[in-house]
Amino acid sequence: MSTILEISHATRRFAGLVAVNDVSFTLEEGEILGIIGPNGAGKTTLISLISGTLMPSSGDIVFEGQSVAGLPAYRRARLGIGRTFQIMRPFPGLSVLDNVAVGALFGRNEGSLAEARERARGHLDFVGLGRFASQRADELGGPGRKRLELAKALAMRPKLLLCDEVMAGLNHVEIDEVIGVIRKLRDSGISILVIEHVIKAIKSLSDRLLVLHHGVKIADGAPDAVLADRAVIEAYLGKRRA
Ligand SMILES: Nc1ncnc2c1ncn2[C@@H]1O[C@H](COP(=O)(O)OP(=O)(O)OP(=O)(O)O)[C@@H](O)[C@H]1O
Repeated sequence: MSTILEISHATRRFAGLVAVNDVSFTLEEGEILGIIGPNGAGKTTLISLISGTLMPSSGDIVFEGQSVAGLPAYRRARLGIGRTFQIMRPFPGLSVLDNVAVGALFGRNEGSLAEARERARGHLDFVGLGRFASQRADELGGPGRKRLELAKALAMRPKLLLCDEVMAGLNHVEIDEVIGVIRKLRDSGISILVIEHVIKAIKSLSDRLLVLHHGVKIADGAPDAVLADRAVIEAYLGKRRA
């Protein structure tokens, strides 16, 4: 296995607040890394630093051996960094298929709209949305929108996929289905970083877990060991329950 992503001393400040504080870790090719932490721990900020929607105040982000810390998001997408968004905003009025086709025109793709649509159809089938292709995207329910977010990210043909709470608000059956989709993605060769609040789901999905608390990395290792760590229990569940 080789390292696809290396974060070195990444820090992001917002005025007086340090949302991500001197965080370092690596992600190996083909690995699923789960990131957990209480609300406001800095998880989404960290993903934004990697995808390029936010720039680090200091520190470096190296993707496939190249520093990307100073590149805008679209350049990182072209290199193969794809992400989903916690708040889903499908293009209103566009069909489910065309929402994904738009993604297929960006990222590491070339070609016509017709080709983009054809690829989009494949991605919709992959996430189980094939039969909704011609429906308006803003008419999809919550679980459908989560799958659409995944299909849109996939359409950019990422080598690294950053998933921001793609299981939030789903029931057990829907969570198992999304876990199945993410595992299939990994099996297709994509390295994956997942932020999730549903501990049971992220534990079974992740090869490794990293815990953030007040912007600081407090644990990084095998899921069972990390979840049994006293500092993690105190941070994540609150001292009273530790
Ligand atoms: N654009 C911004 N401007 C100012 N403060 C911000 C901004 N974005 C995030 N923050 C702050 O940075 C901290 C980390 O936020 P972030 O959204 O990364 O946490 P999170 O772990 O993803 O939380 P949640 O689990 O609630 O989504 C929070 O205190 C948040 O209020």
